Amino acid sequence: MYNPPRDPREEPDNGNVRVVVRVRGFLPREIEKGARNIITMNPDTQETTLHPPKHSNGSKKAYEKKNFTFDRSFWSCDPRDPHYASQEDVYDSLGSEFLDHNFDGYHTCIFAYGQTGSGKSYTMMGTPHQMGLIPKTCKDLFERIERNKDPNVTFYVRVSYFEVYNEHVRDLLVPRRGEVYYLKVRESPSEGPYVKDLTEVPVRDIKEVIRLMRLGDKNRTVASTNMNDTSSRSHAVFTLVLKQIYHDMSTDETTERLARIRLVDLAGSERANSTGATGARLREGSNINKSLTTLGRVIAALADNSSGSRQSRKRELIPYRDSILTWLLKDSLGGNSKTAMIACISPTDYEETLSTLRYADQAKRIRTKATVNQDHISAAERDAQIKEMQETIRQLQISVSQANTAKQHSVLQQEQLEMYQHEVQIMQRKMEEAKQIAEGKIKALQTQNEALRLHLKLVLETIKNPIPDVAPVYRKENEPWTEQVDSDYVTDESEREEEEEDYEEEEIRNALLRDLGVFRRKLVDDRQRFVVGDAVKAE
Ligand SMILES: Nc1ncnc2c1ncn2[C@@H]1O[C@H](COP(=O)(O)OP(=O)(O)OP(=O)(O)O)[C@@H](O)[C@H]1O
Repeated sequence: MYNPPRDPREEPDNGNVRVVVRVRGFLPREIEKGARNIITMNPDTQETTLHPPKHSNGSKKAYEKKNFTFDRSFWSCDPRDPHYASQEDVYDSLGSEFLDHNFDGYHTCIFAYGQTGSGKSYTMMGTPHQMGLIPKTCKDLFERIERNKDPNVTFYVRVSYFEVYNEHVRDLLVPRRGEVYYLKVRESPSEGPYVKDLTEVPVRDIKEVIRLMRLGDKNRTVASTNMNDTSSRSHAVFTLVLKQIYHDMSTDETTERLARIRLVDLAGSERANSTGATGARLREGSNINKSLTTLGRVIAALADNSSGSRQSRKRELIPYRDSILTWLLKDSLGGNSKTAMIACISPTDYEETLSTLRYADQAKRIRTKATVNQDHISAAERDAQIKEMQETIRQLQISVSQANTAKQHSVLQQEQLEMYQHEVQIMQRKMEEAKQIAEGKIKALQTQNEALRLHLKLVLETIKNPIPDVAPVYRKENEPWTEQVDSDYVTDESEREEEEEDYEEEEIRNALLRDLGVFRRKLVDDRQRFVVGDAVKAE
C-alpha cells in the first residue's frame, strides 16, 4: 500500500497520546492463594472499575471504588467471557491502525507500562503461539509491502533493538561475548537523542526480522523474582524504520517517506517486599523504579503543558535528561510521534493497579505534534543534493581527521567529533539510497528498452513479411454462390489500403526508433551519472 504523495504541511497532527488498559488473567500462584478479582470493565463505555479488596491484609488504608475511562479497555481475564480480548483483538484495534500511520509517513511509539508480572511482555512480544504486538506488526508490515505491486515504489526496512539496563544502553543485536559494553546516548539537532553506534540491520523479509527479534530477546536481561518467573529487568526498545521511495518515471521526481516504529516493553514497577529482591535484583529494581519515576515526572510535566490551564502558560521544563529512558523517548513522548500507552494491570492487586491507572490517566492529557515525514525532490534537486552531500562528507572527513590529530581533546571536542562521525554515517546512508534509486530507475528503463526493442522487431518483421489480405467476395442478387470476385473493385480498394498501411508502418517505425533513441540516451546518461561516476570516485 502506498498512498499518493501529499504535502506534509497539510496534515499537522496534534493528537493526544492514546491510552488503553489491559487486564490479564489469574496466574497459578494467585489461584492458589485464592485471590479475588477486583477489576470490572464495561465493554460499551470502556470504563474500568477498581473495586476495594475484601481483605485489606491488615492495612489500615481506606480502599475506595475508582472509575477510569480510557480509549479502550481490553478484558483478557477469561477466554470464556464474551468480551475477552485476545492478542489479535489488541493488534487489530491498535497495532494495525498505527501501522497505517507509518505507511502514511508518521513516526509512532507504543509502550507497555505496568507493575511487574502484569502482562507487558506478553502483550508486546507474546509467545510463539500467541504472538504479541511486536511480531504481529513485523508480519503485517512485510505482508503490506508484498501486496504492493507498484514498480515505482521501493521499500527499505531497518531494525534495531536495545535495552536500558541499570541506566546503561546495551545493543541486543550484538551477541554477548565476554565483557559487556555499553553504548552512549547523544543528541543531534536534526535527529534528537540517539544511541551512538547502535546496530541497525537492513531486513528484506519477515524471517530476517523474526530471527533478529529472537536474538535480541535471548540477549535481554531477564531474571526470576517472586512476582514473575521471567521478569524483564530492563526496558527494551524495538525499532523498525520504514522508508518508502516513490520514483515518478515520467517526471523523474522522487518522494521519500520515512516512519520510525518504536515498540517499547518497559520493565515493571515493583516493591522490594513483593519481589523478595536482594543484591543485584534489588539494585536493578531500584534503577527500574528510578527511571519509571522520571518517566512519571516527564508525563506529569507534559500533561500540564498540554492542558490549557492557566498554570500551564508558565511552561514547565521537561526533565527528559534525568534518565536514559526518558531522554531516548523524548521525541515519542513530547515530539513528532503518534504515541500509545498500554497500561497492563493484574486483576488482584489494588494499590499497584491504582498507581498504574493514575499514571495512565495522566498520560491521556499529553498531546504530541506528529507530522508526515516526507520529502519531495526533482531530479535536478536530487543531483544537487548528492553533490552537496559529497562536499559535506569531504568537509566532515577533514574535520574528523583534524580533530583526531589534535593533541588535547576536550570533552567538547570529543562530542563534536562523535557528532561529525554520526553525520558522516547519515550522509553515507543517504548516498547509498540515492544510488539505489538510480539503479532502480536504470532497471526500469532497461525493461522499457527491452519491451520497445521487441515491439520494434515485431513491427519490422510485419513490414518485411506482411500477412496477405483476404479479398472480399461479392454476389449479385439471385446469382448462384461462386468464388468469383469483382476484380475492378478489389484492385482499386486494395491498392489504396496498401498505400495507407505502408505510410502508417513507416510512421510507427520512425516513432519507435525515436523513442528507442531517447531511452538509450537516458540510459547512458544515468549510467554515466551514477554507476560510472561512482566507479571513478572509488578509484
Ligand atoms: N493476557 C494474558 N493472557 C494469558 N497469560 C498472560 C496474559 N498476560 C500475562 N500473562 C502471563 O502472566 C505472566 C507475567 O506476564 P509478563 O511476563 O508478560 O509480565 P510483565 O509485565 O512483562 O512482567 P515484568 O515486568 O516482571 O517483566 C506470564 O506468565 C504471562 O504468560
